[in-house]
Amino acid sequence: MCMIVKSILFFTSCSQFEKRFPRLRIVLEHISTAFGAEWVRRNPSNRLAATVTPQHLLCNRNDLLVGGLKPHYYCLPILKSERDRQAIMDAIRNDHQGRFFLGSDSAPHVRSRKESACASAGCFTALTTLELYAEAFANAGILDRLEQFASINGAKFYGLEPSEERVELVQWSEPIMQIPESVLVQDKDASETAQGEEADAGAASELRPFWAGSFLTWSVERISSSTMKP
Ligand SMILES: O=C1C[C@@H](C(=O)O)NC(=O)N1
Repeated sequence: MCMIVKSILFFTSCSQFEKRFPRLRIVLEHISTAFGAEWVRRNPSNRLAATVTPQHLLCNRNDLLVGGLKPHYYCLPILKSERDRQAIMDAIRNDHQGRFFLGSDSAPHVRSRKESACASAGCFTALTTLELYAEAFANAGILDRLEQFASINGAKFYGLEPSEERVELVQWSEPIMQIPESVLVQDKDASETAQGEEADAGAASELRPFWAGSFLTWSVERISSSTMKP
């Protein structure tokens, strides 16, 4: 079945689950469509929520497809139209019930598996997750929504207290950081197949971060516990 049709039909199953398990909390991980955003927004129950990744807030399918196929923009659910991206942004803008929250889905597939005849799905966003969300929220003029989205809504939905830790995000007038073209990591699979010296040292593989080469105007400046004196 076509994967796009399948992702729409999924909502029928979701309805059935909701009816069958009336106390079950359901999170739609990484929504990518206007339909998904609307589904969550209009749901009469407060047991349904959704997470959104930075790539689905920053990009649309043109980033993946125009001018050549770019495997580092390939993730699942696949990036959708600009209309979908904007509808998700609007849902977050108007989210007064705390139904949308952060879910980065950072997927550290090594470069050789991304730049391949059968590329692995996923974007490696973990190096700059908060900065990416800050760029997306600032571009959309909804920075006032970022704290709820990143730190409050998810905890509340799961019946937890928000974290005691604080992060301070700073916006600079000039770009403050360029996302590196690649980083080296220990690759367990490569280590297992490597021989001799390379195996002893643990084989290193390259990861290409999402948005590599782009400049960020946001930085995480401080991480502290609220009980610590500034
Ligand atoms: O849901 C997922 C899983 C992830 C991964 O590879 O870990 N990659 C994706 O693109 N989506």
